[in-house]
Amino acid sequence: MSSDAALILEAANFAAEKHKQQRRKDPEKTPYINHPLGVARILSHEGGITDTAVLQAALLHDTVEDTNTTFEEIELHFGQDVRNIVEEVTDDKTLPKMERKRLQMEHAPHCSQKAKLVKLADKLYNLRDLKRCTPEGWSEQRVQEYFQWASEVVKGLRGTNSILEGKLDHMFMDQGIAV
Ligand SMILES: Nc1nc2c(ncn2[C@@H]2O[C@H](COP(=O)(O)OP(=O)(O)O)[C@@H](OP(=O)(O)OP(=O)(O)O)[C@H]2O)c(=O)[nH]1
Ligand SMILES: [Mn+2]
Repeated sequence: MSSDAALILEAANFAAEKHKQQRRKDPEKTPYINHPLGVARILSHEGGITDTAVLQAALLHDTVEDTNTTFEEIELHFGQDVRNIVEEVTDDKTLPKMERKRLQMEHAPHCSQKAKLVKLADKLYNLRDLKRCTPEGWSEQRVQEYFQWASEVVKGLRGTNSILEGKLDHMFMDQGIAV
C-alpha cells in the first residue's frame, strides 16, 4: 500500500472512532462518519484532489467542532499542515449560532486554498443531503435559509476548484438562488 493511502486510512479510522456515538439529523439517523467520508470522496472523486493533507483534513474536519478532539491531538497524529486546515474550517461552538454563521461568511475569502477546498466539499455534501431528505424538525423555510447562507459562504470561496463550484452553482440555481 502507498504511504499516502495509509495516512488517509489513519485519518478515516481516527474520525470513525471520534464520531462513533454521533448520528446525522436525518430520520434514518445515519452514522455521522458518512459525512466526513463523503466530503473526502467529493474532493478526490469529483474535485480531482490528490493532496493527502487536504483529504486527511476533510476526514477530520468536524472532529474538533463536534467531539472532544483537540487541535493538539490532530497535530500530534497528523502534523501541522493538517491541523492548520482543520483549524481553519472549525466553527467556535461557544458562540451563538447566528454569530457562527456570520463569521463563516466573513472568514471564507481569507481561508487558505486547502481550507477553501474542504469548505466547498462540506457545503456540497450538506446541500445534497438536504435535497436527499429534510433533517428532523427543519421547516422548508429553514432549508431555504441554509441554501441562501451557503451561497453567501461559497461566494467567498470562489476561484478554488471550478468543478466543485460549478456543481454548487447548479444546486443554487435549482433552488432559485442567483449566483
Ligand atoms: N444537511 C444535513 N446536515 C446535517 C445532517 N446532520 C447533521 N448535519 C450537520 O448540520 C449542520 C448544519 O446545520 P445547522 O443547524 O445550520 O448548523 P449547526 O448544526 O452547526 O447548528 C452541518 O454542519 P457542518 O458540516 O459543520 O457544516 P456547516 O453547515 O456548519 O458549515 C451538517 O453537517 C443532515 O442530516 N443533513
Ligand atoms: Mn461538515
